[in-house]
Amino acid sequence: MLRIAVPNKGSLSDPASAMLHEAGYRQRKDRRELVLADADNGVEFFFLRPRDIAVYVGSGKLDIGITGRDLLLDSGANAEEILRLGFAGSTFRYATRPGTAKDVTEFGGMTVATSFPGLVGRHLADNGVDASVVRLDGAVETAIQLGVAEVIADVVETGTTLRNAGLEIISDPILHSEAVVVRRAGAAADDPKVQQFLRRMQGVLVARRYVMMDYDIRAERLEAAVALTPGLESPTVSPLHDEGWVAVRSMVLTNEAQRIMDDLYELGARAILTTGIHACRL
Ligand SMILES: Nc1ncnc2c1ncn2[C@@H]1O[C@H](COP(=O)(O)OP(=O)(O)OP(=O)(O)O)[C@@H](O)[C@H]1O
Ligand SMILES: O=P(O)(O)OC[C@H]1O[C@H](OP(=O)(O)OP(=O)(O)O)[C@H](O)[C@@H]1O
Ligand SMILES: [Mg+2]
Repeated sequence: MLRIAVPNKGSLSDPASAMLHEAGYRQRKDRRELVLADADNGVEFFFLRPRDIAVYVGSGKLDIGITGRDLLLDSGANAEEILRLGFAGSTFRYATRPGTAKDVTEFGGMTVATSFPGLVGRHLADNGVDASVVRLDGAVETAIQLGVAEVIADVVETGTTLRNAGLEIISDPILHSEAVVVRRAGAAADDPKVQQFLRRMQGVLVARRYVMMDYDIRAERLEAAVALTPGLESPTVSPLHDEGWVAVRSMVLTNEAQRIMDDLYELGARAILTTGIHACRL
């Protein structure tokens, strides 16, 4: 059985379970379940705190896990990222009250509050800054108001939380984070069970990003049409009963589909259809 760590709470939990479900795995019905065996698919899920996942995987007790890149790097665990999952995207940034500092290099002697002390300590050291780091569990924005710190370092998605706290972002992002699949650093890359899991997850990513497009076009316009819909490998072209016309089938990016349909129509294509992809293996 492949042993997989899945976030049990927070921003990563629901999208991770949704993605696993789309990939054909059983998911828990009750949020209090801690372990779930999916014998049909040869996997066992362990629902753990997101922060702990890299630690379990890094120690080799679990084979792979889903966590945030920021949590992975903060943990210092002996684990590495093997697949980006495209959800829970955020940046990790410093913020202060306006006028406190313009750049990380001006933080010397100040206190930085964060839930990610590993990440922040390393970043300050890399920049040669001698600042104290105080670890808080969450709601770190309030640390400045209460005088616990002059600077915070935290996850920023829309920036609303910082704006509401009257804080401004300082310096470039420390990190761009998203949900990732991790495994023990240096683990065998060719484990067939891991490979199969990754193919399933990649299948979900492709199914989410692409639609299938079908259309009919006069044969003499085929090359121009195919230039608009090159597909991932090469489009399928089939003859139609009506000589002089062909049918084309190709994958296109979902967020480009409407523009491509307009361009194909202008080119003379008709019966242009898009259909969702439910699952795929490339
Ligand atoms: N608002 C957000 N938008 C996108 N990703 C986020 C957001 N907040 C946290 N994350 C990501 O979620 C992961 C942290 O998960 P964790 O469950 O520890 O915190 P959380 O989602 O803030 O939940 P909570 O604070 O309620 O426990 C990190 O990878 C972080 O980048
Ligand atoms: O840029 P935004 O869109 O405002 O999102 C970022 C905020 O979301 C998370 O907080 P959460 O609500 O999880 O509270 P926490 O601080 O207790 O973790 C994160 O810690 C930031 O504070
Ligand atoms: Mg949070």
